[in-house]
Amino acid sequence: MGLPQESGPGIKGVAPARTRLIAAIDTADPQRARFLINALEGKVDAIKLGLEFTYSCGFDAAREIAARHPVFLDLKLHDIPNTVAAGLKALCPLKPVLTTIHASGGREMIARSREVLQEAFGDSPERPRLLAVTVLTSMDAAGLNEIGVPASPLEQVIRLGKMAVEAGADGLVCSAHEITALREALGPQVELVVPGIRPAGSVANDQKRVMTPAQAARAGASWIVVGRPITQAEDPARAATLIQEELASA
Ligand SMILES: O=c1ccn([C@@H]2O[C@H](COP(=O)(O)O)[C@@H](O)[C@H]2O)c(=O)[nH]1
Repeated sequence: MGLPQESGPGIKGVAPARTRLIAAIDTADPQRARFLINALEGKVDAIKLGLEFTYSCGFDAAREIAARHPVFLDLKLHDIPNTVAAGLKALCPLKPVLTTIHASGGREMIARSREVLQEAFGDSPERPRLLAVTVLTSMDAAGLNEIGVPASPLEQVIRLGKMAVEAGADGLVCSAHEITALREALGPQVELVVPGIRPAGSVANDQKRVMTPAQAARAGASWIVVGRPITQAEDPARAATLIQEELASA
């Protein structure tokens, strides 16, 4: 599961040769995580570790995985700038390929986050790419309005995305529905990491803004993130292979 030669924009500054697949290993059981990671060896481009795995299994377990595989550490930090910057500093030894903060934490929080990563890694290609989460893919317009945001998901993603990239984010987490508009606004270099992916015929679960792997690839996703359609499949390796095939033929 090594990083592909032609990594995407923001990592080596070249246009993405293809959309890469991240498997979200959302489990509290370290043995299940180990089984899934072994099964997916060579089938996916990176492993996503999020709140469930990290809070349940601990940082040492995350560190062990990050030492052997490209890891997207998705802890979605959201606090005052000083606290988020200190939290990110503590994560640096794990050297994740990608890591997340919430764009809604604001410009200063994002800028301080980028500074911390820059101080720790300089211009090294090992510097974790800082992603700002725009609007969660589980939210729709009604959900946004309920929390006092009188905008469509697309409008809010573009607003937060522009601000986050100006402030120093390398990329954004968004749904596939916003990729085209984000590429128009921000160009080809920004990393667009896209969850809410469902192969045709699979259930959406709690995701609201979904698209298929092929649709996300055609729209210009740098990476797609797929959890349950892989981890809850009878044969996770086969599910991942089918998604890679769909990406390759998109
Ligand atoms: O807006 C967001 C941000 C992050 N996620 C994460 O992606 C995976 C998706 O899992 P599925 O099982 O494929 O729904 C999950 O780990 C989320 O934390 C997201 O879905 N949406």
